[in-house]
Amino acid sequence: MTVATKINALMRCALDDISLFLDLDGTLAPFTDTPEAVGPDIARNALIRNLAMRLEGRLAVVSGRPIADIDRILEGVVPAVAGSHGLQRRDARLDMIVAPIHSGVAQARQEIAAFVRKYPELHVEEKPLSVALHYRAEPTLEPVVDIFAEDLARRTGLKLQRGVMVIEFLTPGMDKGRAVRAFMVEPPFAGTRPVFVGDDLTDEDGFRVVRSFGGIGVLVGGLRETFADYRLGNVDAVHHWLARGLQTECLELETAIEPSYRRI
Ligand SMILES: O=P(O)(O)OC[C@H]1O[C@H](O[C@H]2O[C@H](CO)[C@@H](O)[C@H](O)[C@H]2O)[C@H](O)[C@@H](O)[C@@H]1O
Repeated sequence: MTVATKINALMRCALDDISLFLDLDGTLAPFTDTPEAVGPDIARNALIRNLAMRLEGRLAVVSGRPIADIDRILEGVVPAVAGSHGLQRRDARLDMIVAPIHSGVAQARQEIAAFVRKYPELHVEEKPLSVALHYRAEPTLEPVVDIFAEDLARRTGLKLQRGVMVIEFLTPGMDKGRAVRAFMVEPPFAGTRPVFVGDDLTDEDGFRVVRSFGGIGVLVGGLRETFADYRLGNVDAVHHWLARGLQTECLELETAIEPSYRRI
């Protein structure tokens, strides 16, 4: 890369001008064998707390996990949180906005329980507004899970959300992009430039929406077709980048997504 290209690709965001939206699993926390194995981390949580304070509340965690679980892992250091892919949202004033549960979730819970009796390697994660079926312990089950999931989602009217070695049956109506949009029209986020950092397919909705507010998406992990503009290699790189940003008052990135991978 020539010096000129590098300068063109450089992103610099002064902390005074931005809002930060952070995904949790695969972005702030490395993957573990089961959802329950992810727990609090003193250094990470101190960093997030300090960043949220420096940004005067313009930091939100946007996750597929329920809010109670996000609070468990982050020890409640972030007031503004969207959980369950946006179906639950706690705004910066600590008001809760929760979608009504879809009637199909009860049926999905029952049928998934029966399915898992046939495939005990699968792990069920019960959430207030959805149910997730994890196949990390036996990835070869993906095609079987996929067929079961398509059929169950069609019959129940639930939204299917694919993630990293997981497939989730969700109350329809929300996604991470809509959650970001809801934050961005409220104080203290309104009028700022949003930066969304995430690794998963569900984070693409966030990347798209921050663009519509003049913001920037940062993909974590390997290169893929994406609505993000920049990339960080892994969770450690995210922590390092955020810590440096806090220290220097400026989030800076050089690794722009190659044009052929950028979705418009
Ligand atoms: O939106 P996120 O914060 O990225 O949450 C997405 C899902 O993350 C969790 O599952 C993933 O992480 C687990 C723990 O490392 C891992 O075992 C699993 O294979 C991953 O899919 C969480 O359990 C889900 O509820 C979230 O939707």
